[in-house]
Amino acid sequence: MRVEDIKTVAAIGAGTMGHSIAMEFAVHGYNVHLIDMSEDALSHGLDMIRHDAVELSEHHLIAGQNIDDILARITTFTSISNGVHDVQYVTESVAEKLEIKQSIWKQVEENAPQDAIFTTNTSGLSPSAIAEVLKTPHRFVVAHYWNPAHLMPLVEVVPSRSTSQDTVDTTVAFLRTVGKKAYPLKRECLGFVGNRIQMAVIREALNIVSRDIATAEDVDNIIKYSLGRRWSILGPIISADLGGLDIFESVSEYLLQDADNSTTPNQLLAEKVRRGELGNKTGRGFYDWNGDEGIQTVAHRDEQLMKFLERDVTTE
Ligand SMILES: NC(=O)C1=CN([C@@H]2O[C@H](COP(=O)(O)OP(=O)(O)OC[C@H]3O[C@@H](n4cnc5c(N)ncnc54)[C@H](O)[C@@H]3O)[C@@H](O)[C@H]2O)C=CC1
Ligand SMILES: O=C(O)[C@@H](O)C(=O)[C@H](O)[C@@H](O)CO
Repeated sequence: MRVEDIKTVAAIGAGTMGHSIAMEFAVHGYNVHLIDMSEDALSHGLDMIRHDAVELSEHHLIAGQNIDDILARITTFTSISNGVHDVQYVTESVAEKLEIKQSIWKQVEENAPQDAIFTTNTSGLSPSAIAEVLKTPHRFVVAHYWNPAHLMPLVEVVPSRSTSQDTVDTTVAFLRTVGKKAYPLKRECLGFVGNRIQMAVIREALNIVSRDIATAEDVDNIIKYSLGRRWSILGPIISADLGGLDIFESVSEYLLQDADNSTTPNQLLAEKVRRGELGNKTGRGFYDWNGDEGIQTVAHRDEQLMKFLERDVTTE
């Protein structure tokens, strides 16, 4: 499949990630088949797409585009077979469960064109494990976005043991045509790059809170005004080069012995999940999300992320 031959994209899953990914392709002029299990889920997905498209338009990030024209490029389906039969590229964002993804990809392969590219937005499952059910695994690859997908530029493209180089190259090139910062990994690993690092950071952050060294809010603000600020400009390894590798080695020699090296979820996290305190979506996690605090926090985050996108456009 060549990038120039891609005209219609299927987006399976119209939820948090899927609606956002579908919108991006529609904003860039592609026909999109949005697929989910029910009309209610699709209707909710379209509502989120319209909300996000208006937000992008108000920030001049989709200059000159009519919102209704964007929505008109999206056709909804509750049937995978109908939704994928005439597309050239499939993106999947359903539950992070191996068996569910395998079941869906079997249906996709039975109904999609022989040369369509298959991509999953899994957060960290093995693409080889998902593709075990496929007869044509050479065309299956991870394209892992970051939440919110339409405001976070990065997509990790991760091959399985069977993915062809042509599939990787076309996927990276295609994603870059719609403005994503798409980077291929050399080979698969659980969690890819971003989530391996994110989970290591979360493990240590919760270790610090568990040991009553600092509160969750102070940990968040300390990172926000230090590593978070610097890493939005230069990544961790280049920052080590600038800080001096001798210093990083000296600190590693004593600190790694004290850092958290647990291989199971932090107990604070596990206890909260057990109590149903899942964060903003249940009103309580490490923070209390009363009233419209969650909406205000997400709106502030998205406002700042759009400012980054505006800057990306002007500085590239
Ligand atoms: N939420 C996040 O921050 C991120 C999630 N991801 C990954 O993206 C995937 C989706 O995550 P979310 O969008 O957060 O989940 P979600 O729960 O918001 O959306 C999942 C959607 O898939 C639909 N779905 C489930 N089974 C289906 C089926 N058989 N056919 C059609 N539609 C089906 C559901 O109805 C729902 O609308 C997961 O693999 C997740 O790990 C990746 C990056 C970030
Ligand atoms: O954090 C993100 O945006 C993504 O990279 C994800 O895959 C999921 O949120 C994951 O980190 C949740 O564990």
